Amino acid sequence: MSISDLTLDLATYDGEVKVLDDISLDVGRSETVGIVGETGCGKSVLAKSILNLLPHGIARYRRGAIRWKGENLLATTRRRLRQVRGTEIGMVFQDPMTFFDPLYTAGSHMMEAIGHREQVKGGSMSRAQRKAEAVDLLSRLGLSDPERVFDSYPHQLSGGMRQRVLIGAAIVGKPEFLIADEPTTALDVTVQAQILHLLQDIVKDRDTSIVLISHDLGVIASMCERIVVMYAGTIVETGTKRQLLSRPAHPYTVGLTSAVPRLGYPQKQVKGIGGHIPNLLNPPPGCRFAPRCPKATSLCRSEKPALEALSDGRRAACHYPEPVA
Ligand SMILES: Nc1ncnc2c1ncn2[C@@H]1O[C@H](COP(=O)(O)OP(=O)(O)OP(=O)(O)O)[C@@H](O)[C@H]1O
Repeated sequence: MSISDLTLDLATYDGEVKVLDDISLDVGRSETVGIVGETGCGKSVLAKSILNLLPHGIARYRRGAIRWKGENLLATTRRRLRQVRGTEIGMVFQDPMTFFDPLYTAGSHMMEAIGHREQVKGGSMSRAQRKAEAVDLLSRLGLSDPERVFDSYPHQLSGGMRQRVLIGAAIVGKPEFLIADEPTTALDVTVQAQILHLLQDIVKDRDTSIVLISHDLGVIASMCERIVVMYAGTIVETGTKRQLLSRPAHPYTVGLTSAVPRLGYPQKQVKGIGGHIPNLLNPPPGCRFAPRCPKATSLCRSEKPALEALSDGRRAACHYPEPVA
């Protein structure tokens, strides 16, 4: 998957929100890439834009391409997109309750996903075979009574169970690429760890590529070798986990890493980042982080920094990056 120069606005009553600005990102086969950034920075919009899931009336793609198997998903037909969704690229959403239809059982959702796969890939399983596959997958996802879960309505399941079913519905089509948007945000930490292990197993077993999206740097660091840091609709830094966590170059990444509490360190050493994300109706003309940046100069306020390679190979969009060598 290769995203290049993706620039996207969303039309609102107040005007056009400039949500994504020049996003470029490559994800290799079997790679797990993490996207991190504080709330409102455009992570979910980016995830939805890949499968063209943003409301049609409001999404304005200004520039860029999303290349998948040599094809630009932004320029392809609706029919092809329907084929791709679920069977080539799957998506695990942030909140299972918005994905599930409360009138249908967990099993119906799984059966529908299998039916879609069979339709696209030309299979012909009987209902009994589909059910057996769904129940087997629920069991492999760690659900101890898969038959009962299969027959349960979403409200009859716990948050962790719903999230497992959601992952099941996303992978039953055997996608080669999975987008997981905050898959563990609503869960307590023990269930969170189980779900993350589950995702790790899927990558190992099936050679799946994953884009994992989270505002939680800890979650991203535990799962991903390569990290992309987003701020206000732009990529501000990207590199390996080691590079970004041990020596962040962009002042925003510096703030983000020092905002994570660590065991054994006094609470007062945890620093936040002052201020908040700018209003994307009228983003700052230069660097979007400049209004909050301790190092900002007039250059930063007037000229947008390009995402450029630093001496160790990582890339940062900053006129004054921290030394990394
Ligand atoms: N349907 C919509 N209409 C108008 N603006 C929207 C819409 N969806 C998102 N936005 C705006 O786009 C920006 C990015 O939102 P997005 O949901 O992608 O952020 P996020 O980084 O995923 O945040 P979170 O971690 O809270 O999910 C925000 O300013 C948000 O208000």
